[in-house]
Amino acid sequence: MDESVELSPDLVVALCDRRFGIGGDGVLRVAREGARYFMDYWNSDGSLSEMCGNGVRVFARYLWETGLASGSQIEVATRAGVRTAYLEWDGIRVDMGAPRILGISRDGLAISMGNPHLVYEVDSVDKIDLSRQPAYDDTFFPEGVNVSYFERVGEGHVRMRVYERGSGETFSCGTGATAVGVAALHHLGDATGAVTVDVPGGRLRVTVDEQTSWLAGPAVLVATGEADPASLTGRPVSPAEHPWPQGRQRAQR
Ligand SMILES: N[C@@H](CCC[C@H](N)C(=O)O)C(=O)O
Repeated sequence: MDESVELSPDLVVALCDRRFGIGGDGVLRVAREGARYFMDYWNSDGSLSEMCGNGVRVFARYLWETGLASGSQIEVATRAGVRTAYLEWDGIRVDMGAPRILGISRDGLAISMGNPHLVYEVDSVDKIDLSRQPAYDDTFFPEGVNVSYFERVGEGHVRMRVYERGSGETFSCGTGATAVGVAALHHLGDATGAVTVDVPGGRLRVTVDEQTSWLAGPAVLVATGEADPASLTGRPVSPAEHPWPQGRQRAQR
């Protein structure tokens, strides 16, 4: 918060590296914006995003658990505007703002949750190859897009997988889950309603009403610690470019 560490794309990539860094789908820096806290969100490839739905919830959890905030609701500033998070007995719920349905692009439903999403309904999400960025129309999405696939598993209940812009396939995307909830309702001709969204990492609850959309689910801090930016960014880029020094071998069992 005192800006003593400047985040850069390289530092974000290094922090998110699952082998040489801490590992993560993104980095959230706590900054100030007037009387509010600002969520400075970076994807794991070092790009910025306007919004992160799970990010806002875990950001709020962090502020509450570290004593930076108190009470049962908190306003978080993001690049997409202010989002309010509510502390509930079973997790954290956030007012995600009104979704904007942008139209159809390449047979998918394009939705803005502050950040761009493209949503497809499919028979089985297990059959989708998410090892690389799914094709999209870059004139429709000049800033890139998060692409989600969902299948219906019951009334008001879907399963989804997502390929996130700047991170690849992740186990959960809160803005993606909200976009999926909106699309699942929209395809049935409904503008409002509630949808349980199962992601590979767990379960989220999406509600859409006349004014806004809501995302609820668990948000858990799993570790605290310190990282050294200099050693992180000084790491070898790849073993091919930086072979083990002469005489230093991997330990043999
Ligand atoms: N990859 C997204 C930003 C992160 C979204 C996030 N995982 C979420 O929970 O919403 C983007 O570039 O828009």
